[in-house]
Amino acid sequence: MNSLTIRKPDDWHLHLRDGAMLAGVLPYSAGHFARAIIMPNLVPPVVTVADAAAYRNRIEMALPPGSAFQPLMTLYLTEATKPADVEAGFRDGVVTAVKLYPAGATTNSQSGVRDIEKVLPVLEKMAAIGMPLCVHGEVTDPAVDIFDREAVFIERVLDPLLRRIPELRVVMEHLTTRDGVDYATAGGDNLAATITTHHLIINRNAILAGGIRPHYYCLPVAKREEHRLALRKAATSGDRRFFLGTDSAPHLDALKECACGCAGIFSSINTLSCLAHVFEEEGALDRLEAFVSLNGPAFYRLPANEDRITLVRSTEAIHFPASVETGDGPVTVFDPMFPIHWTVANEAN
Ligand SMILES: NC(=O)N[C@@H](CC(=O)O)C(=O)O
Ligand SMILES: [Zn+2]
Ligand SMILES: [Zn+2]
Repeated sequence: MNSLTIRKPDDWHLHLRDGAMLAGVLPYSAGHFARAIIMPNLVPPVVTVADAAAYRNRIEMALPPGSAFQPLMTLYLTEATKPADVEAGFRDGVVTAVKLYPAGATTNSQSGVRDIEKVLPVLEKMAAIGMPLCVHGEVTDPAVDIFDREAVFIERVLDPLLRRIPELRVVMEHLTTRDGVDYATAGGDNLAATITTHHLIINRNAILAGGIRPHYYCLPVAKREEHRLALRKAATSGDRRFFLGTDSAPHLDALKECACGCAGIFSSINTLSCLAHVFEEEGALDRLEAFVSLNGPAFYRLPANEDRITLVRSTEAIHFPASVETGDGPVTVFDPMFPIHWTVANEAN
């Protein structure tokens, strides 16, 4: 197959940041995706509905002229979040979901949740109104090995939570393990999971074999090959519980290439090209549309996009820049370490 036309994709997990970085990276998402769930881990975080409305406005102002890209906003859950604010934001269509960061688990998560008991009233309200909770599923217990933090989170936090509030609608964000795939697969209709492009492509060797490669470091950290294979199987299965969340998370190169580099991989520019490669490799190009364009809207109870995009396979490898310039400095682009032959033909803004 040399060309594939599908409904326009959405990105169900995206970091756009703010200011010059926002202006620098937004056009890449707006060109390929109709909508995206916008992560709220700014400094300071997006905690109130008023913060989310103001941030949405800044994103809309930074869009290329004529772009129809729609940012779907999230609230950063803290122990001070008020159920009534969350409910009002959801009912008014300002916020689509709430994001749970265990405090200390990832970039800008210091204001996140330490004690899940303290946020139960918010989660109960969300269950009652059908509002999704997006979860960064890693424990922060320093005694737990970083490669085990997702599996332990499921056992210690997520499973007890879902037993307590069975109606809560949960998206397990950026799955990285077979354990996560198994848990999502065994769950009910209220449980779904996003998978990133890079976790379908790299395993942990990419970060550490032959030297430390900070541009492959993200959280949750990539795991062993068996986990990557489980993620590939889930993503290419067509199973409606799994959908794309790129977790494209730009950081300035200077902040990644240092003694204590930040976690995050910037992939919005070549994500669809990389995914077409992965799905082709798995003999599953006919299921790419389910993963990038259908399963996400179905879970979020939104219509699938009516616009279409066409992906084209060329014989020559396509050149992507090694990094993109932002007003704040360069940001390295995810390198899948294979030649890319697929591109989006009808790039829109
Ligand atoms: N994925 C990452 O490695 N980093 C994300 C945070 C997150 O999604 O956990 C970021 O904001 O940089
Ligand atoms: Zn995360
Ligand atoms: Zn993220």
